[in-house]
Amino acid sequence: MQPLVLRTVAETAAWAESIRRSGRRLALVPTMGFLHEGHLSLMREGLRRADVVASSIFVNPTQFGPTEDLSRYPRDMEGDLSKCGSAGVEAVFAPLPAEVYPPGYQTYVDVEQVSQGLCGARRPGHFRGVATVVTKLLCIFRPHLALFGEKDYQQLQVIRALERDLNLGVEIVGMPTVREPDGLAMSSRNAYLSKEDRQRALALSRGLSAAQSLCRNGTREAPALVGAVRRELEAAGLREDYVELVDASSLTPLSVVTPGQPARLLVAAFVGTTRLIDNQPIGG
Ligand SMILES: Nc1ncnc2c1ncn2[C@@H]1O[C@H](COP(=O)(O)OP(=O)(O)OP(=O)(O)O)[C@@H](O)[C@H]1O
Ligand SMILES: CC(C)(CO)[C@@H](O)C(=O)[O-]
Ligand code: BAL
Repeated sequence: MQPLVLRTVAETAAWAESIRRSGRRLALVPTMGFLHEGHLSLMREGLRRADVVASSIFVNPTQFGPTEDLSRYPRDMEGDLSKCGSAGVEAVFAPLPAEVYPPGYQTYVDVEQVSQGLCGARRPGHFRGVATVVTKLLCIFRPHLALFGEKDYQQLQVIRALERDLNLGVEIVGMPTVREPDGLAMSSRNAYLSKEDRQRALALSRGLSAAQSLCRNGTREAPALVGAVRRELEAAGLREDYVELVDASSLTPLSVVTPGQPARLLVAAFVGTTRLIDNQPIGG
């Protein structure tokens, strides 16, 4: 069944309120649309954990830098609505930017430490935009839980921090990265890739797997693990944005993987002009 399409904040808040008042648990899956199996896995898990799942489809302008791909971000509202329907999503909030940021809008959410490195350092203002829109979505829907993918690992930590710091009372659920059969992390931006670049993009997941194997065989120092990822990027001719070994929750850099301290290896790289990210837990 096609989901109910909500265009305004007022009707969305009223719809969500009616779900909560009926005693049903509400799950929210925020997205920017052009949906793939990664998004659908969040929706299906939402339905396992709650009675009703809602989603949002909104290409949020405040999280894009001035030279980034806001205007050409892939869109397919028709296709997305039918995928949402098949995944059991009951309602989709699909507002225009002016509904979310009306004239006079002036309030932003800045999550400090965990936004600083990695994508936060390479995309100034990005996490301020993400934190702001996610806070707004959580305030509009007031869901019992909200689901996000580990593919955007730093984003997930930013959202966990804002939920905790602002006492929003929403359970934040992180879900594993869904991959193509050859290992490429699913991402709406994969649609930008030519056939050759699609092959070259495999260097990200291949590099992370190489580092994981090294770690399993006893190599625990950051330079060696990071180096394993870099070698794959270089061999495929990709331009590194960053490769870093970090503590899995604070995201502070680590020089070594230590048993008992969960660590994560994160990579961002340009495949031609397309910037892709990926990450994996390491050691532990
Ligand atoms: N491969 C994936 N597996 C699991 N979750 C995912 C995956 N890709 C995206 N998500 C999650 O879906 C939610 C919406 O993400 P978004 O709409 O930005 O999709 P995306 O594919 O990450 O897009 P982009 O290519 O712009 O990064 C986020 O919580 C994101 O982490
Ligand atoms: C969480 C999010 C929907 C906020 O715009 C976006 O950053 C995304 O799709 O990952
Ligand atoms: N999935 C993260 C959204 C972004 O790159 O803007």
